[in-house]
Amino acid sequence: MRAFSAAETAPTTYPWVVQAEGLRVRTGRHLAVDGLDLTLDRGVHGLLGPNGAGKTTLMRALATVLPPAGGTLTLLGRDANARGALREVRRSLGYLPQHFGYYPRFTVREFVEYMAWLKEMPKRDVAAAVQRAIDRVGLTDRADTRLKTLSGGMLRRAGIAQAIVNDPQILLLDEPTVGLDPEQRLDFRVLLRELGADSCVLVSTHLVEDVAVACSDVVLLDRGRLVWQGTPAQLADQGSAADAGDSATERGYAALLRVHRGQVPA
Ligand SMILES: Nc1ncnc2c1ncn2[C@@H]1O[C@H](COP(=O)(O)OP(=O)(O)OP(=O)(O)O)[C@@H](O)[C@H]1O
Repeated sequence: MRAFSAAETAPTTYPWVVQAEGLRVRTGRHLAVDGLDLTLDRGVHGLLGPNGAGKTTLMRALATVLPPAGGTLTLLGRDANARGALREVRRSLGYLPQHFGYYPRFTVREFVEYMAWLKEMPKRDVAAAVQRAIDRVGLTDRADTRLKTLSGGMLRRAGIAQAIVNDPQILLLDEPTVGLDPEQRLDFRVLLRELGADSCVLVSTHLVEDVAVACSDVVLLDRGRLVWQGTPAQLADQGSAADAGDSATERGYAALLRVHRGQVPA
């Protein structure tokens, strides 16, 4: 059994793992997240929204890559804007960016190990944690293969491995299933459920069906704002036969956006 860190065994003293109030985040001059109120606890949260809704920008803010331009953002009970909190919060974060840079000459193991060092994992834990992360994403037989020779889907899995290597309390996955084959997507859903038992996992995707199957909670964004939050079953109840979509969940998604856009000027 792995050793638990002090942070993991300490009593939780904050009400939410992630809490945003009136959060505003800029990308360039554009206010891509504009007055967002959101609370997330442990579990798997699917982040849905049309192109340009602000999903990636929100992920980047939660990963402490982009500072808030206004409002408050509390991560693990700490103000994400406070200098002293950043280092501690980052040790408990895992992040797979939408477009992630990698080092083509590194092997999968070297890459995940390198990210474990950056996350300041205790030296004695690194080797075992790296192997476990690689095993969990199904890259065991590719552990010593150079990244530049991997397929797009395998590279994405290496990216997921580096995100989970430190058993993060907040795991942010921006379109993790892009490039995964159908079998890998099924395995990934199982992994997501496992991860969500202990951590707060936020997964951005355009695949509404993935959210319906793998997530305990759905967060719908549009134009930088929270449109709706609820369970996949509640999402499925939102639509009607008149809405676009091949499944009840897709029709629910379409209905919520239609209503929201009817209420808010473009
Ligand atoms: N570097 C930038 N400079 C200016 N505007 C930007 C920049 N990056 C993103 N935007 C704008 O911010 C808004 C939100 O973009 P973001 O990438 O967060 O959306 P998204 O929901 O992740 O979209 P997608 O589903 O297409 O990935 C969009 O209107 C986009 O055009």
